[in-house]
Amino acid sequence: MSHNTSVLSITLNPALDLTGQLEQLKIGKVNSITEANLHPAGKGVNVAKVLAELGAKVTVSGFLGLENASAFEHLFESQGINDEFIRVAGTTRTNVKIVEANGEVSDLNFPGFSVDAADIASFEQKLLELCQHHSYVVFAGSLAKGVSPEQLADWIRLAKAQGCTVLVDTSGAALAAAIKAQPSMIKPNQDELEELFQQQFSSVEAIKQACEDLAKQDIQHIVLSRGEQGSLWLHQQQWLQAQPPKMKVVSTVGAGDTFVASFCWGLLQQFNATEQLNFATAMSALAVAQANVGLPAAEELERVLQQTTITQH
Ligand SMILES: Nc1ncnc2c1ncn2[C@@H]1O[C@H](COP(=O)(O)OP(=O)(O)O)[C@@H](O)[C@H]1O
Ligand SMILES: O=P(O)(O)OC[C@H]1O[C@](O)(COP(=O)(O)O)[C@@H](O)[C@@H]1O
Repeated sequence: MSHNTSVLSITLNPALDLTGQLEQLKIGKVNSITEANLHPAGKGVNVAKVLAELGAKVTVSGFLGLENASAFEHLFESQGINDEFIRVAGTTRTNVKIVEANGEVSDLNFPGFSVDAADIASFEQKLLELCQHHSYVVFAGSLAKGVSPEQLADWIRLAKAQGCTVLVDTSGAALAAAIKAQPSMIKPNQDELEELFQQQFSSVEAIKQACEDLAKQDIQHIVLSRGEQGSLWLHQQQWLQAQPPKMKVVSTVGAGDTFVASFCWGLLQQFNATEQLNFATAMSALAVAQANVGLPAAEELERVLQQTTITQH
């Protein structure tokens, strides 16, 4: 089969997100949750869901625990997502998200299952096959225990060697290794950038300088996401800045994933740079106004697209 514009979204360490809402979290006390929700997630799964709802042809892969795969399988079936996850022994982790009435989120992200050499070999074989049928590959989220950062870098190189455009959203040692493999796009937030450079950035100028240093390593798109302050995007030595409107925050979980999915959609649709950043910003801003990731109503999207400002920086 020849290359097409379908997307392969890889989650090496997916999660069920257990989201609980309460008025205010009291650390070290008994906290009563008023509303709870459990749903299949993890960065690449969220990216896949948003892309599928936008209308992209999406395949998911990575590792999935055999013992609790059904919620994921149900999601993929209902969204028309092609499920190519490698099943591994054990359960997929559950991550806990505590959302307070003011929109503040506390994330408890757990380590997840371990994968062995046979799981890794099966995934690598699968990746090689899938890259031959997909133009875009997204690697998103943390690594399962047993997968080294260098392994991730090798898989990025493998996907690139098959002619795929590779987008990466990860952090820590995995991000540092991924950069060496020169993906097309990375999307650190400020904390992740500071961890990468092992230094604090006290000004936007310092952040931009760090991103410009990264761009010299031949990474086409560097997006620095900044929560409610939007983002800065470095592409072809030009900086664009996005500022979303003020949103009523329900939960910020999944905003980054929605940004990555929408940015990828912009590449697929060959939007111009301003359109692309506007779209990714409006979609991710709307993601914070809802509990889960997913497509907003068309009129809401139109309104936020118009309220988002894109400027040269
Ligand atoms: N409070 C918010 N209001 C409006 N948009 C937001 C808000 N939080 C996040 N976003 C949007 O989502 C994008 C990703 O959010 P961010 O928090 O930077 O990502 P991550 O969760 O990966 O750290 C931002 O660049 C912005 O477009
Ligand atoms: O793989 P990691 O880095 O542990 O992150 C997993 C968590 O990230 C999420 O995908 C949310 O990510 P964002 O808020 O950055 O979009 C959750 O669904 C999941 O629990």
